[in-house]
Amino acid sequence: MEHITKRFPGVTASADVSIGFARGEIHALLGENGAGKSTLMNMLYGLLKPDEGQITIDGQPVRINGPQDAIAHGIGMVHQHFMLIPKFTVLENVILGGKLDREPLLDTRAARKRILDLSAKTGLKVDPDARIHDLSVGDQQRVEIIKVLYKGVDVLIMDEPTAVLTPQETDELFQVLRNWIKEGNTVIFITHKMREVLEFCDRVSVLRDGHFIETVPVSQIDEERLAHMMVGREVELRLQKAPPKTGETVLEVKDLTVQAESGVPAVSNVSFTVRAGETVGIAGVDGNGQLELIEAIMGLTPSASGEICLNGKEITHCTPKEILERGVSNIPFSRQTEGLVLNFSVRDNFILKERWHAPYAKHGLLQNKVIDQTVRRMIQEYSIKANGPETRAGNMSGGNQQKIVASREMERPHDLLVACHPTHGLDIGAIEFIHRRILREREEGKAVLLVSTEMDELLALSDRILVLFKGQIMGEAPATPEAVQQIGLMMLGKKVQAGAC
Ligand SMILES: Nc1ncnc2c1ncn2[C@@H]1O[C@H](COP(=O)(O)OP(=O)(O)OP(=O)(O)O)[C@@H](O)[C@H]1O
Repeated sequence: MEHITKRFPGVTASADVSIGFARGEIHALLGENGAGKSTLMNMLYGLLKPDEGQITIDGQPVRINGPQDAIAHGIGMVHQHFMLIPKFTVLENVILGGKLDREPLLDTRAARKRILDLSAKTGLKVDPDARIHDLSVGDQQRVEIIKVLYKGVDVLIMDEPTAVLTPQETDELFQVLRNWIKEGNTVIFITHKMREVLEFCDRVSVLRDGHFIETVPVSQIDEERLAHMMVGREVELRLQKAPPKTGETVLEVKDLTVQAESGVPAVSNVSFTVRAGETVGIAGVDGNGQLELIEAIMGLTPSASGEICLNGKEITHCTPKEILERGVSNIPFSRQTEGLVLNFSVRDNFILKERWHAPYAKHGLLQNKVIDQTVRRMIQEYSIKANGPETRAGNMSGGNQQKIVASREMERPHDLLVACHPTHGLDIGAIEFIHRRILREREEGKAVLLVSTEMDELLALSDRILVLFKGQIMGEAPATPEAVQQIGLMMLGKKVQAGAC
């Protein structure tokens, strides 16, 4: 990609970027939220057109006017947010939009065979007949990759593919990718996770504010230097956690059971408490009841049985609105479907939950001045890359969308913060910031329930960690590095003796 420039109204997302990718490498693309990584890759995949610059493949200039052109040139992309149709089967999703072997006939037998062959060859296990909505996030990820490889590409762009994967799934994915590049293929890998860059990638390129900073071999770099290249300043990678000053119980969950659609309990007899001034972490492989547990706490599962109390008062059958008003803030699992209204502006998303309450409204009238002042302050305080309060949330980068949700939830009045994957998709500077804020919540006497698949995050922020497996709490461990192995065992469903951690 040579001298690539792309402007959006009010922002230059790519500013004269020149960057090259080689055969047989995993090339990491790193940069802060809004640095222009997705924009650059969307141009390579034909979803966006550069205003200036050219793309060459093996020295030949090419025109990429759309994804079909990109695929014809052997370039495929797996997006940050899944693009599968939930009601369709794996096979239907894989062949959707692709070329058929026996046009105009739909030869599903040949397609199934090709999928199974690809699956065997790459090690990406998929069941062609499974429906997407029945699959775990990790399985869906595999389908996304198979769908792209099915098109016969030799360059695979992956936009933060591991953001929703467990450490084991991530390791498996990289094994597959390292095998795949041995045949001269290329992986371009957008990530915020240093470990993945340093352990699995060959070279890394850094973008900052739309500008190309540098490409370096991974063997010549360490975490501190990478962080500095990305953010342009020193980043404190490990934060100090003050000893907890716990107070009264804020959240009490007693014998909570939630039935899944299949009739099998998704959450089974779960009991725990979170006190003021403490952070309780919930560890577990995604899909082990975390979503159902949080939905029940937030009032989204009226059929849940058991008891949930907030500040000593029962909220089990309260509506989500009542629960929010009683002082619960929630950073939900999905910023795009649960956290934001993408068609709304940053401003409207900020006041989404408090729209008709003070200080944003008085006598039924919106206080535009107060709203604008608050939103501008939040944009500045959280370094949200937006042109202003009127920017459409859907036009913002994934990390900046996450910052809107996180800042709104921490800013609104609350006693309990339920934070689910709070740093999902955030760059290291922003992770540092959100982590500081969550630690501050705890220091200010708020109760925090933190659901995360990131062990480092759980250790950095929690006082104690509960492990969920198949909807049950397998045990509790202190948030110390020594307990990690025990936590890992419990994540795999092994009960650990009380006190063993
Ligand atoms: N369709 C669009 N319209 C207007 N601005 C856009 C659009 N797409 C991206 N931008 C802006 O371009 C800049 C670069 O965004 P991009 O999504 O490429 O960043 P990124 O490095 O991928 O960030 P993240 O790590 O948060 O995903 C941001 O300021 C973003 O708000």
